Amino acid sequence: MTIEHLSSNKSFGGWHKRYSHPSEVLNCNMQFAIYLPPQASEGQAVPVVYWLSGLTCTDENFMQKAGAHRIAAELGIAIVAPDTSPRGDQVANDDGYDLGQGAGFYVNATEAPWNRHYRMYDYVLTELPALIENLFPVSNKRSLAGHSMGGHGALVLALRNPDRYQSVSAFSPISRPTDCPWGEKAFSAYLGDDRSHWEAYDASLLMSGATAFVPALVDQGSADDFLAEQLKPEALVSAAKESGYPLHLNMRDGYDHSYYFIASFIEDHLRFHAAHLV
Ligand SMILES: N[C@@H](CCC(=O)N[C@@H](CS)C(=O)NCC(=O)O)C(=O)O
Repeated sequence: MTIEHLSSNKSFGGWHKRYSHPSEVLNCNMQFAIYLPPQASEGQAVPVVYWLSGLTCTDENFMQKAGAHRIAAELGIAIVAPDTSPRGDQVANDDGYDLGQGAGFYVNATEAPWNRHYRMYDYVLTELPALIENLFPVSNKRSLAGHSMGGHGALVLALRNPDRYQSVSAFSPISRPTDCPWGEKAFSAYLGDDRSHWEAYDASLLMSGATAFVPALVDQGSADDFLAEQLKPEALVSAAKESGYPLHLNMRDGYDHSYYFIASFIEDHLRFHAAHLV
C-alpha cells in the first residue's frame, strides 16, 4: 500500500493533512483529508468522525469552510473527509453536477459503466477506516456525519451497520432518495430501473424498519432551497415514529443549504458525537 502525503497545516494545535492513495475498492487513486487533534500527537488513540460531503465537493470543502478544527481539537476527535466519488480520466462521468464524479451517492453501483469504479459505500464502510486505523493514532471508535448527499450516506451507513458506529449526524440530508429528483436520477443510473434495489440506500425506509439504533442527530435549515423537492426530512420523522428510533431533528429558522449553516451548528454535532465516542 503506497500512500502519498500531499500537505500538512498546523491548525488549533493539531494537524490538517491531505493524502492520496490507490483504492482497491474504487479501482482508482483517491484523496482524503484528516484532521488530527493535539491529543493524537500526545500518544492517545483518538476516535474518528467520518464526514461525508455533498454534491460537487471534494475532501477540501468541509475542512476549509466548516470551522470544525477548533472544537475537534478541544474534544480530542479526529475528522476524516473522503472525496465524494471515484476520480480520474478513466472513471465514468456525466455532464450534470448531480451524477458521476463528485456525485457518488455512497452506493455500490451495479450498472455499467458505473460499476467499474463507483463503490463509495464499501470504500467508506471498510477500505478507508482500515487504512486510517492502520496509519494514524486513532481508536476503532467511529461516528458518521455528512451534508445533503453525504447526510444520506451517513444515515444509510449507520442504519445498515449499527455495530460499526457510535453515532450519526446529518445536515440537510437527502432523506428519501427513492422519491426525489436527485435520488431517482442517481439510483436509476447506478442501481438500474428495478426500484426494489434502491431500498437498501433509502434512510427513511431503513429507519422505519430499524431494530438496532445508532443515536441520530439531524439539522435542517428552513430556508434551504432544496428542502421540499429534494430533502424531505418529514419522511425521516415519520420513519422514526414508526420504529421508535432515537432521532433528534432540529428545524433551524432562516438557514439555507450552504456551509454557513454547517459552520453555525457543527459544534453541536461534534459535541453530540463526543458524548457517544467515549
Ligand atoms: N447548485 C449547486 C448544487 C450543489 C450544492 O449545493 N452542493 C452542496 C452540497 S449538496 C455543497 O456543499 N457545495 C459546495 C460548497 O458549498 O462548498 C451547484 O450546482 O454547485
